[in-house]
Amino acid sequence: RDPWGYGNEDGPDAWHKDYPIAQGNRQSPIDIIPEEAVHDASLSPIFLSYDYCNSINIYNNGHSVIVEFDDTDDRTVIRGGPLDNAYRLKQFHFHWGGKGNHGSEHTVRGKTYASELHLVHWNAAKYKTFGEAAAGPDGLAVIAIFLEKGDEHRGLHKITDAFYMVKFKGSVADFKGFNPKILLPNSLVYWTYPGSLTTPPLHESVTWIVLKEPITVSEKQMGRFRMLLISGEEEDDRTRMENNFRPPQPLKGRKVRASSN
Ligand SMILES: NS(=O)(=O)c1ccc(C(=O)NCC(F)(F)F)cc1
Ligand SMILES: [Zn+2]
Repeated sequence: RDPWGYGNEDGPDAWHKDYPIAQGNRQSPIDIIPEEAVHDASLSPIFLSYDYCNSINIYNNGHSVIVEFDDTDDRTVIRGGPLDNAYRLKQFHFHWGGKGNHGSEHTVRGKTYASELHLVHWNAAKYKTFGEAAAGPDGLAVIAIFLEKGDEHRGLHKITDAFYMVKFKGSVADFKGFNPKILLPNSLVYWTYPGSLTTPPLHESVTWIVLKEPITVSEKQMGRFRMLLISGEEEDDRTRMENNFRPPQPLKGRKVRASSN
């Protein structure tokens, strides 16, 4: 398959050529319009059991920077909300812009944020492997958290301080003992809707849980994201990793539900 990216030739508008599902009926991200979200009192709160969470490594795959977790048991799971069972944390990663306040994937009444954090979980109760879950209609649950430009976020320092180790595409480094609980905002009030991976292969396998309350990140911290490269160490070009976000996709009749607490 042709390599995909976020440039003019290989960007989101071209993905449908290799991944026709890009024009499917439950694609992500979307623009969330709070007034049109259905308030669903039956939506229970989201429970994150992240206490025994342990990260393994941090790596640069040329599209984003990813922190991976040990998902060999149910030590780090989310449950409740729109989910029928526990989903295991596999990895988290970010999407971000260049300078300014664009860079998020989901938008709220057209408002964009500087970045968006995705905590990716998979339905290990129903699927044997992450790869299988990623292709199943109820295989993944991703918690999206907006990063708004403002004061620095003390919990992000450990991550941005590790970026020098994974500057180049394909680089990986040990990154143990990081618990993403510290990246959560105060409130777990959320919107939820059925969607897809926001990067190829764009599988329509994601139950999205988008938290309403953003966390803040400083311009200095965002600058650290933009020192990451999409180029490999052996390549001549040094292309910065930035604007690695897909724009909002058509809702196609889907309902966005809002939690009450
Ligand atoms: N940006 S996102 O929607 O959270 C997102 C989350 C996970 C993946 C992913 O694991 N792709 C590899 C796979 F599963 F084999 F397809 C891609 C995108
Ligand atoms: Zn993502």
